[in-house]
This record gives sequence, structure tokens and C-alpha cells, in this order.
Amino acid sequence: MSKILTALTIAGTDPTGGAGIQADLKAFQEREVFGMSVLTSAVAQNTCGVQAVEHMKLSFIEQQLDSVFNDITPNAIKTGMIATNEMMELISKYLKKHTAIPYVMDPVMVATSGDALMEEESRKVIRELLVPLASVVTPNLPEAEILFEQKIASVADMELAARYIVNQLGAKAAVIKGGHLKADALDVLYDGASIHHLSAERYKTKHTHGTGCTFAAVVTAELAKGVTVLEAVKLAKSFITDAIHYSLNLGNGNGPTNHWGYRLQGLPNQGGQTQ
Ligand SMILES: Nc1ncnc2c1ncn2[C@@H]1O[C@H](COP(=O)(O)OP(=O)(O)OP(=O)(O)O)[C@@H](O)[C@H]1O
Ligand SMILES: Cc1ncc(CO)c(N)n1
Repeated sequence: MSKILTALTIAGTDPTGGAGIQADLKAFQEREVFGMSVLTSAVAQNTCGVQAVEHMKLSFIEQQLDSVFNDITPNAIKTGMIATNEMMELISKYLKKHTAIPYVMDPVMVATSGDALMEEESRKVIRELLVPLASVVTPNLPEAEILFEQKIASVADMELAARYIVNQLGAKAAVIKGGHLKADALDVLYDGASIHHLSAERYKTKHTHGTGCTFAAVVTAELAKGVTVLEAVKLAKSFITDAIHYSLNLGNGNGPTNHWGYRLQGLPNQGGQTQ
């Protein structure tokens, strides 16, 4: 029998299931990697926005990490919402003990709705503590501008930002997601050796809640299988494109993507809401 692969997400929740831990676990499952999760913050949110946030006590986050690592060592780790400096310090200490495990760092700062998911003063700390440990960092454009400390106004700037995150901040790779661009959905990857452009048709849809979480979770699941960052990111790009294309039209705001959209590839878009 082949070995069962596992992935761990360390992140916040979305009770409506489109983003955060829930999205990560669905994506892991779709990629046939056994999903595990450590909760950092419980977030009362839905497709319309964030209503309230409760942070877990640091000691309880540590206990959850111990529960996982004392029993099942994950083949890959992803972090999503880490709201405070203290959480970042704790998690970075933990990751430093496990540097052989591929680590995908999604620098979650703001929800699709515009609500803040990280304290303002932690934006510097995440650069210093977590970025250097990452196998790949997956910022969207606003997050990349914060890490790069410069405006990103062109594809050339995206390339510079990706190189900066690797060469200056110490990550092994960085993919700047272009979901917030006007033209095609172009993502720019620097894997430490070369720049790669991953482009897909931009769907005209408001249902993009949790796209970033889902994308990074697929990268994590693929890295658990031992593929290269380039292969993992290509697969994630294809997965998220289908998840957006076969969207579900759930909720009253920015709805979730379809985590099983990838399985519908080539089929007509039955309930899809892309116009
Ligand atoms: N309308 C769209 N059509 C096609 N691809 C898209 C669209 N919007 C986003 N994407 C793709 O989805 C992935 C996630 O990108 P995005 O920049 O939206 O992440 P994000 O802002 O972190 O997501 P979120 O905060 O909603 O979880 C990228 O591969 C991006 O190119
Ligand atoms: C918990 C959580 N993580 C990440 C995002 C970004 O999509 C979100 N909305 N909620």
C-alpha cells in the first residue's frame, strides 16, 4: 500500500466554509492528502464580511501543535491567518524545529471583503519571522506591496517583488497572485532559479471568497507529495481556475469557489455563475 500523505494547516476559520481552515481541508481532501488543522482564531464571517474574531490563547495554539506533532508528522505545512506578533513568534519557533517539512506561507492580511485579519504592526513581524522559513510565499497584490514595501504597478514590478521576497527576505520561492489585476489572471512565480508566468482567463465573477486560501492549500498538498514548487503552483493554478469557473452562487456577498470544480473540467458549467 502506498504511504498516506498528510498536510497541516495553521489558520483561522470561516463558518460558511469558503475560506480559512475549512477551504484548506477541502482542498487537501480533493488532492487526496489527509488534512489536519490547528486553529489560531475563530472568525465569525460569511460571504458578506467579518462579523467578529476570537483569538485562541497562545498556550492553546501550542497545545494543538503538540497534539498534532506528537502523533502525526505532516508531510507539508501551510499557515494562513496569524493575527498577532505573539502567535507569529510561537509558530515560527515551532516551524524552526521542523525545517525539513515544506512550508507554504500565505500572508493573510485582509479578507476579500476588505476586513483586516492581521494586526497592522504584525506586517513587519511576518516578514522577519515567517517569510524566511517558507518554501513558498503566496501574497496577493496588496500583500505583496506590503512585503515589498513598494507599489506594484506592472508585471515587471510583480517579478521584482517575487525576486525581492526570495533574495532579500529569505523565502525559497514566492508567487505573486494577480487576482486583483484588471487583465488576465496572471500569477508570477520566482522559484529561486527562474521567473515563471502562470496565466489564466479572468472570469467575470464576484464569487472569489477564499481563492487565496484554496490556491495555497493545493500548493501545500502537492508539496506534501514531493513535487517541485513549479509543479505544485501550476497544479494549484489549474485547480483554482476551475474552482472559480464552476462557482456555486452561494451566499449574499462574495461567494465561495467550488472545491470540486477541478473534477468537472471540460463539462458544461451547469450551476456556474460566471458571466
Ligand atoms: N476572476 C478570476 N478569474 C480567474 N482567476 C482568478 C480570478 N480571481 C482570482 N483568480 C486567481 O485565483 C488565485 C488567487 O488569487 P487572489 O489574488 O484572488 O488571492 P487572494 O486575494 O489572496 O484571495 P482571497 O483573499 O479571496 O482568499 C490566483 O491564481 C488568481 O490569479
Ligand atoms: C480565516 C480566514 N483566512 C483567510 C481569509 C482570506 O480569504 C479569510 N477570509 N478568512
